[in-house]
Amino acid sequence: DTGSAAAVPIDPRFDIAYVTPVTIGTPPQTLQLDFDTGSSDLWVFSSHTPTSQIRGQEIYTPDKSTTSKLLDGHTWSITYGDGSASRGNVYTDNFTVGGLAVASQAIQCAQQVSSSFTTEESIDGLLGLGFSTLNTVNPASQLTFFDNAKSKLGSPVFTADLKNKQAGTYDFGFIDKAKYTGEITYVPVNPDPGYWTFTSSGYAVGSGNFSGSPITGIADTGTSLVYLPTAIVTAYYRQVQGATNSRNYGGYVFPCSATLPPFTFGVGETKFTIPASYMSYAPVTDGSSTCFGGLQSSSGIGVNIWGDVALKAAFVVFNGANPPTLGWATK
Ligand SMILES: C[C@H](Cc1ccc(C(C)(C)C)cc1)[C@H](NN)c1nnnn1Cc1ccc2c(c1)OCO2
Repeated sequence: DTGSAAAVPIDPRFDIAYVTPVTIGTPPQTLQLDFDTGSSDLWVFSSHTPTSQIRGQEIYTPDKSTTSKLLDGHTWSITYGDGSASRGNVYTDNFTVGGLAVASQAIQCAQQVSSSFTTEESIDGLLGLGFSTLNTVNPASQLTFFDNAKSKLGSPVFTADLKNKQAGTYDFGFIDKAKYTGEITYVPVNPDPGYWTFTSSGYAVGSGNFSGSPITGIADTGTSLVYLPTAIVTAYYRQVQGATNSRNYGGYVFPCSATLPPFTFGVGETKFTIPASYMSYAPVTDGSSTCFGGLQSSSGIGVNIWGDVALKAAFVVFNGANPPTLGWATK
């Protein structure tokens, strides 16, 4: 079997996050989920979510599905690195992504979500594509959609083809040659503690020389920006007129009119250049002439993160074979 579904930016102006349609239950209920390779819980706004915490999101109502089953006594609770959080109970039900079906997928139903989820009206939940070891369901952790689907897939892979300010694609079970150019460079993945962790072979700022210092980090479709060591980030913003590290806005900002250099990162022998246009993330507040950078320091996070700003510049293969690897190709 295979599956293929669109990854649609939730805001046409800035690539804050991408949502992908999924169906849950019988008859199918369609929700738009944020596919997140940096976490491993599949949770949804639901009939168990207080209405005061719902603002326009679609919800999953297990009682309306003839195939839903309560996973009795199981609960979950997750806090994300940006401080967002949610918790609730668990059902199993039929689940499909782009024509790929999994029977009795664990569906974590929110009974509580933080305000950041309530205010993000276009996101009806998250679909974790990290390793199942990160799943928070107690007393028995549950498998991700990808782990459940793997045995049905021709090849145990999924690919991310995220795009700048337009819809991209998540494919499951196959690698679409039409989506990339040249060869795919595969690099080792460390699945411990559960992220798609790999080592980049170095970086360059603009047309500067390439620094071959290895950078270990995670490939994270659920994070908007790129978070790297402070030394790299300061080297980048030294090339941006008027850039400052703003405590007020929590990161590097610059005049939206500034000329930004592109940013190049290496994977094995292959080099990926993030165009300057991707490196300006968004105005700090609507209409402001101060812009927030797409590259920020990872010093407060504890892990380097190759988020959407970087992933948009490549075609990425998440290879769930044993051992797992990451494939990167230009496009
Ligand atoms: C933050 C997302 C998870 C999420 C996605 C979307 C949302 C909203 C819908 C409300 C927009 C909230 C949360 C990320 N996913 N792997 C994540 N989950 N756990 N760690 N990370 C990576 C990290 C960690 C720390 C950081 C960060 C990033 O940005 C700023 O500081």
